[in-house]
Amino acid sequence: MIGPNERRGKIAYEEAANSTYLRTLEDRLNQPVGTPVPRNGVWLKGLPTFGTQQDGSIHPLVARLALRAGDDAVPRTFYIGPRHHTWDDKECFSWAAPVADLFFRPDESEHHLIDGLVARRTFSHRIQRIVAVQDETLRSHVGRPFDADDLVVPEAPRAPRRRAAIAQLSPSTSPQPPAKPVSSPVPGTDSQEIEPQETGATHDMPSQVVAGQVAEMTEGMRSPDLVLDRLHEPRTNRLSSVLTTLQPDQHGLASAPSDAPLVIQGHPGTGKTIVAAYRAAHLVDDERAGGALMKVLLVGPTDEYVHHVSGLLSPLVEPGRVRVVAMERLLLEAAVVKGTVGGALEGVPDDVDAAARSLTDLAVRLATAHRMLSTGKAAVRENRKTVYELLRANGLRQQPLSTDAEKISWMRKLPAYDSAVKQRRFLPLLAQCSLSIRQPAPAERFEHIIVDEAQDVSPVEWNVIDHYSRHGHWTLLGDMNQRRSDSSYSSWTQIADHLGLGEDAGTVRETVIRRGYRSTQAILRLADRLLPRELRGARSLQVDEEEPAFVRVQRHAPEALADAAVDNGQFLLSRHPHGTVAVIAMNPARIFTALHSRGWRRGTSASDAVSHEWLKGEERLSVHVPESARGLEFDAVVVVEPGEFPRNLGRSGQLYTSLTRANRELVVVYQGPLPDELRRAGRR
Ligand SMILES: Nc1ncnc2c1ncn2[C@@H]1O[C@H](COP(=O)(O)OP(=O)(O)OP(=O)(O)O)[C@@H](O)[C@H]1O
Repeated sequence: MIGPNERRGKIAYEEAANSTYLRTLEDRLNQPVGTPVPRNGVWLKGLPTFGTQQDGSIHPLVARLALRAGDDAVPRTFYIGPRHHTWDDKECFSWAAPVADLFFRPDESEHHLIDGLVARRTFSHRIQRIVAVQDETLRSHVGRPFDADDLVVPEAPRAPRRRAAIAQLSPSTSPQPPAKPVSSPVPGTDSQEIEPQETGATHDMPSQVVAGQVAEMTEGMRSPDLVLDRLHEPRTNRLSSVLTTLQPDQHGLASAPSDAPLVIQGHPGTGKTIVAAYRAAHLVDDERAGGALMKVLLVGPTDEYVHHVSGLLSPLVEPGRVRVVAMERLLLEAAVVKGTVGGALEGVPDDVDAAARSLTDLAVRLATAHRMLSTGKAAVRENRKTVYELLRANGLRQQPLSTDAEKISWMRKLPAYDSAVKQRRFLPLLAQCSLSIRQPAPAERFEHIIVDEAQDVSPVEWNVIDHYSRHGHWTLLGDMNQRRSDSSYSSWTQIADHLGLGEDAGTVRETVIRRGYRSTQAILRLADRLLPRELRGARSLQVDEEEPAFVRVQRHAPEALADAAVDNGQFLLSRHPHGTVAVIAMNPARIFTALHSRGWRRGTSASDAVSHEWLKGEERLSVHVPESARGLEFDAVVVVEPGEFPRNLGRSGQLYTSLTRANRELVVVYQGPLPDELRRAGRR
């Protein structure tokens, strides 16, 4: 056991090293490109990076490893961090360098130094500062491996115990009074009867079952207690780094070779976005085995998602190396359409969709042969219209694009250009028309493309993204159970076949990740009811659970439902004052009215997208439709009127996604009938 003084000494030493690392690295990165970087004392292979100006702050040091090399009596130590750097007599290697496997995946590492690994020290951070260290001795050794360097801190002010420090950072995890969702009295009206109110009730699971599940879930994990601490911290609207607690399987997926297709399926909250973001960062890291890629594209579902992952990427990646873009923005750019396009992406799967690319290519060839296309920038819109209308008309009378009845019928059903250009549903096809006219130049393409929430990408959209691929190297991540509409493929095999992944059709196997990080087991158990029996079984690390609450609004006035939703949102905010709370509803307009009438105002968004945040004094509440909540997470969520959420192919993908956005607490507010699958839970 080490005393508080000794612990503070270790932290002080490591924080001093960290602050010098950050300062000297930043100085180095700010030097003009090409300035030689001196290296000294190199005893492990690592390549210096010639950086440019960093976008945002640099990631702090992640860990320190102690190695006994040869006959050395005293272990030598080095750091793992965002980039290679040497300062004073110290050296840090990139988290993506092969030697970092000693920290992230010691059990699988084939690194020649693995046998000398004596101990590892993992850091916890508060923004860029190291605030705690956790030491693990991996091999017995004379003396303590890091001791020689630890500072002695003589002064002993009252030392907060580690748990207490975490509770301070995370008020929502400190003991709370028993909670009840609020009964939502509507000002000036009768108060409503609410039933039942069960937040605070814990599921009666035998302790051996819980212990068994925890053991199963934590098998093969590194520092599971640190991970749980992190999961209990309040969420923000950006993902924060989990590099210190990145798990062996996650690191393995992030660092898999670039040229083999990777398809990852996982229940909600199993860390797919974490893997997607770290994979992007890993692929462009100059120290990775096999060399860095110059440019990687990460496609996500929404602008909010782009913001969400940027918190994780910007401290690790040089500007310009990873482009994160929302699907719709990519389509708008490709189509050369300004602003946004309204409407939902409804529609039914159509076998012809995947053939849209070859049909538009044919239309462009026809238009070119007949000199129907103009040159110059100003002609972009006209040319797109010409190609689209040729498609709609199945080419020219004497030269049809196709004689296939299915394709002809598909083309005939297309609306006139002026109508199509206003509908989100036809945006992918317009993008395809523009791309058939002008292919992206090699410099506009990416060496590897990662698509997150891939279950929601339609066949025409896959074709559009494919235009940006340089080598046909892909990583696809998603959850087929969260499909939001019928317009996308319903299996990974179909997507892999479409993109031509693997040597033969059906040869690409998906990797299934099963360890749930977000959403307590109680929330997952509720959401599981929406899945067919054979697909159930989502498991969470968070078993310290409270059952989701069901609040039935008995007054029939539509505003009563909205009032109850806002009241419960505010109630959850009071329980998570430093965290995030969202209301997710199919019809948010009535929620907006309720918020307005209580003095909330809409926030402004950094991008030109609509802001989903509402503000009142210091308080913030997000209001989403299921579509915009995709890929996001909050400490607590109110789901409004589940019976209104659409079903697709007999599934409740949008409701399933919405219920699983909550990390810690979920309240379901309803007035109309509940979907059959939730009825029993609502009666509890
Ligand atoms: N190794 C880890 N250490 C700490 N937290 C982690 C780790 N891996 C994932 N998490 C946390 O788990 C949460 C869920 O992760 P993520 O968003 O990547 O899941 P997902 O599978 O993409 O979810 P969904 O499909 O529901 O959008 C995030 O808060 C993330 O920070």
